[in-house]
Amino acid sequence: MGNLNKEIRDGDHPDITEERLKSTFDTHKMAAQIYNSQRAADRRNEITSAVLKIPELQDIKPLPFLSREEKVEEAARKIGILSEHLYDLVNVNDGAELYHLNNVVIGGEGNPLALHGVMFIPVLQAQATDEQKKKWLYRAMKREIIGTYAQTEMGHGSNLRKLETTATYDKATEEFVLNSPTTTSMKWWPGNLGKSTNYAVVVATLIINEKDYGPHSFMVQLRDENTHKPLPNIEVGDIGPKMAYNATDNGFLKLNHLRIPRTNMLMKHVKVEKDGTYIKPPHAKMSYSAMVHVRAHMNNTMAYFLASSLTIAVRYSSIRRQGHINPKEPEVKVLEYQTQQHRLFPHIARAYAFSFAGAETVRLYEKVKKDMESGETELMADLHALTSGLKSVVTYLTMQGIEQARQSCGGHGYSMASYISEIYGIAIGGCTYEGENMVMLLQLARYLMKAAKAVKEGKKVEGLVGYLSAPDNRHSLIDRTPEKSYDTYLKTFEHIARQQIFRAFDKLEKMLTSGLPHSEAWNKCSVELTRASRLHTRLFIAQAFARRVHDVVDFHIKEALDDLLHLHLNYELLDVASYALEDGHLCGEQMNFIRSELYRSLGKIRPNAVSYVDAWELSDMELRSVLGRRDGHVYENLYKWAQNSSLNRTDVLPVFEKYLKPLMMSARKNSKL
Ligand SMILES: CCCCCCCCCC/C=C\CCCCCCCCCC(=O)SCCNC(=O)CCNC(=O)[C@H](O)C(C)(C)COP(=O)(O)OP(=O)(O)OC[C@H]1O[C@@H](n2cnc3c(N)ncnc32)[C@H](O)[C@@H]1OP(=O)(O)O
Ligand SMILES: Cc1cc2nc3c(=O)[nH]c(=O)nc-3n(C[C@H](O)[C@H](O)[C@H](O)COP(=O)(O)OP(=O)(O)OC[C@H]3O[C@@H](n4cnc5c(N)ncnc54)[C@H](O)[C@@H]3O)c2cc1C
Repeated sequence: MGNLNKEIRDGDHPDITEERLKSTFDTHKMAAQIYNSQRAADRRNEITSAVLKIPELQDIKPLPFLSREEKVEEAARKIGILSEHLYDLVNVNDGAELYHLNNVVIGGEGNPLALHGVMFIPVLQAQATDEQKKKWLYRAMKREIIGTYAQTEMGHGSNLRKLETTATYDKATEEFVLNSPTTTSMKWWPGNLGKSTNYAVVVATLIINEKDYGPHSFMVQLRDENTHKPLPNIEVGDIGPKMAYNATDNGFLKLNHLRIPRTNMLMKHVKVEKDGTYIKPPHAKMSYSAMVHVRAHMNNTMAYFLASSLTIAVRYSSIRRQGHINPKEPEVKVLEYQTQQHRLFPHIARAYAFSFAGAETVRLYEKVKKDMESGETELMADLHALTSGLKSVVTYLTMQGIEQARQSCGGHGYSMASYISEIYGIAIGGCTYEGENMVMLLQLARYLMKAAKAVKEGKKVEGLVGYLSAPDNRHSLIDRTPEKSYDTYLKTFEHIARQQIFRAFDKLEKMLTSGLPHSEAWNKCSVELTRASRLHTRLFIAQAFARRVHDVVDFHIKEALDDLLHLHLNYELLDVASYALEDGHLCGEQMNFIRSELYRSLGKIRPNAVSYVDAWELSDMELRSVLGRRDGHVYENLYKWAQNSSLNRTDVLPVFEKYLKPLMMSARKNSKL
C-alpha cells in the first residue's frame, strides 16, 4: 500500500513529510468527499497536469508584481490561449471543471469572461425565449460575443425597486427607450463591463404608459462587434482600482435615450406585447434568477477560498519552528501550539462544512431551476431563504477564517508572498456582492417570521423550518449522550435558533400591536432578526455536515470527518453559547464539558492537520503562495520571490540622488554648524 497522503515526494522538507506520514486517511479519497465524487476529484488533477504541460499558460511572473494594466492583459492573454485548448482540457458543460481551470490558470483576480460565464449565460438560459436564445445564447456560448450583467447603479444596489435606469416602452415604434437620467442612475460595478464586454443584460425599471412595473432585464449591445468602440448613446468605462479583483474591469455605463427593439426584453416568463399589454410572470421574482444562481454557488467558492488560505497557513505552520514547549528540546513547529491549532483547525472544519452545505444547496438550486423552466415556482421561496442566509453567514465566517490564517503566518503572512491578503480581498467581496449581507439576512428573516407566525397559530411547519414545530427539551442533554452521537448537539443548536426566532417574532409582534407601522417595527427589530437568521443558517450548516458524515461509507474517511465534525459542533456551540445560557438550556458544567471536548478535538485533529488541507488537492500553481508550497521549502523561495521586486533592479534608486542624498547632506551640513 502506498502513502495515504498523496502529496509525499522525495526531496520535500522533512518537517512536512513527517506530517504527511502520520495521515490516517487517503487524501485522494477525502478529495472525493470535498468535490462530491471520485471522478470529479480525478478530473481536477488531470486538468492541473494538462495545464502544467502548456508553457504559455503559466504565470509570466508572480501576480503581485504586476501592475493593474498588466494584470488585465495577462488574464486576457491566458483566456485567448485557453480558448485554443479548451475542448482538450475540460468538459465545457461542466461548471466545476471550468471553475477549476480558471483557478489554476488565471486565479481569483478575474478575467474578461468571468461575468460572461457566471451571470450573462445563466440569465439568458433562464430568462430568454427560444428565439432570443438562438439570437444571443448560442453565440455567447461560442464566445462570439462577450456579455455581463449590469444591474447595480451608483445610487442603488440593494433596493432594486428604486433602480433609476428606465426602459420606457414606445408603442409607436415598438421599442424600449433606455435612459440613465441622473449621475446616480449610471450602472456602476458590473464585472467586465468597463472594457471587455460588447453586450450586457441591463436591469432597468420598466415603464409602460407611465406606470412603473419594477426591474426587468433587457439585452443591450454596448460596443461594435468588430471595432469594439462604444455604440452611439452609450458611455462606458472602468471604475478604477479596488481592494482586490484588479484583473477585472468592473465598469460604469450611461445610457442616453438608447432605443432597442421590444424583442430585446428577456421574455421567457414575462411579456410586453406590441400594444404595450404587460403579461405578468408566474412568480414576481423570476427575473432575479441570475442572482440566485451565483448565491447558490457561493458556498463552494467561499469554501475554496477558505481552504486555500488554510492550506497555506497549515503547511507553513508545519515547517515554521519558533520557541520551545519543553526548554530541553529543539524549537517546535508553530503548529504544536494550542493557540495555533485553535486559530486554524475550527476553520478547516468550516471549510469542509461549507463545501457539504454547498453541495446540498446546489442540488436544491438545480431542482428549482428545472421546475422554473416549466413555470413551477413553489420552491423558489425556500431556495431564496436558504441562499440568502448561507451567502451571508458563509462569506462572513470565511472572512474571519482567512484573516486568522494570515495572522497565524506571522510577519510572512503580511507579505504578498503568502498570497493570503489577495485571497482575503477577493473573498470578502462576497460579503457585498450578490446582496449585501445584512440585507440578505433580513430576507431570510421574512421567511422565518412567516414560519414563526404559522407555528404560533398552531400550524405545523415543515422542511427547512420543521424544527420550529418539533418538540424541544427544556435542558440540553449534551453531556449525557454516547460519544459520536451528534443528535443532542444538533438539538441544542435547534433550541438556540428556535428561541431567537421566537424572541425576534415576539418583539416584532409587540411593536406592531402597539401601533407601530410594519416597516418601522421591522427596523427596530432588525438586529434581533439578523441574529435569528444567522442562528438558523448555522444550524443548517451543522446539520449538512452531520448528514454527510452519516452517509460516508469508507471507515477511515468517516472517522477523520467525524473528528472534524466533533470539533465543529463544539467550537460553533461555544461561539453561540450565550443564547443557550440565557434561558438555562446549557449550564456552567455543560460549558466546561463543551470546552474540554473542544480541546480534546484539537489534539485529535493535530496529526492529520496537513492531510486535511492536502485533501483539497490545491496545486502550487493555483495557490500562488510561497508559504503554502507543497514541498515546504519556504525560506529559499521567499528570497527568490523578493528578487522579482522592481526595486531590486538596481542597487541605488534615482530617488536617492533626487531626495535622500540632499536630505542627508543638508542634515550633515547643519550638524557641522
Ligand atoms: C475560454 C476560457 C474559459 C475559461 C473559464 C472561465 C470561467 C469563469 C469562471 C469564473 C469564476 C469565478 C468568477 C467569480 C466572479 C465573481 C462574481 C461576482 C458577481 C457579482 C454580481 C452581482 O453582485 S450582481 C448584483 C447583485 N445584486 C443584488 O444581489 C441585489 C440585492 N437585492 C435584491 O436581491 C432584492 O432587492 C431584494 C431581494 C433584497 C429585495 O427585493 P424586492 O424589493 O423586489 O423584494 P421584497 O423585499 O419586497 O420581497 C418581496 C418578496 O419577494 C421575495 N423574494 C425576493 N427575492 C426573491 C427570489 N430571488 N426568489 C424568491 N423570492 C424572492 C421575498 O422573500 C419577499 O417574499 P415575502 O416575504 O413572501 O413577501
Ligand atoms: C466585487 C464586486 C463585484 C460586483 N459585481 C457586480 C456585477 O457584476 N453586476 C452588478 O450589477 N453589481 C455588481 N456589484 C454590486 C453589488 O451587487 C452591490 O454593491 C451590492 O448588491 C450591495 O449593494 P449597495 O452597494 O447598494 O450597498 P448598500 O445597499 O448601499 O449598502 C450600504 C449599507 O446599507 C445597508 N442597507 C441597505 N439597505 C438596507 C436595508 N433594507 N436594511 C438594512 N440595511 C440596509 C447595508 O447593510 C450596508 O451596511 C459588485 C460589487 C462588488 C463589490
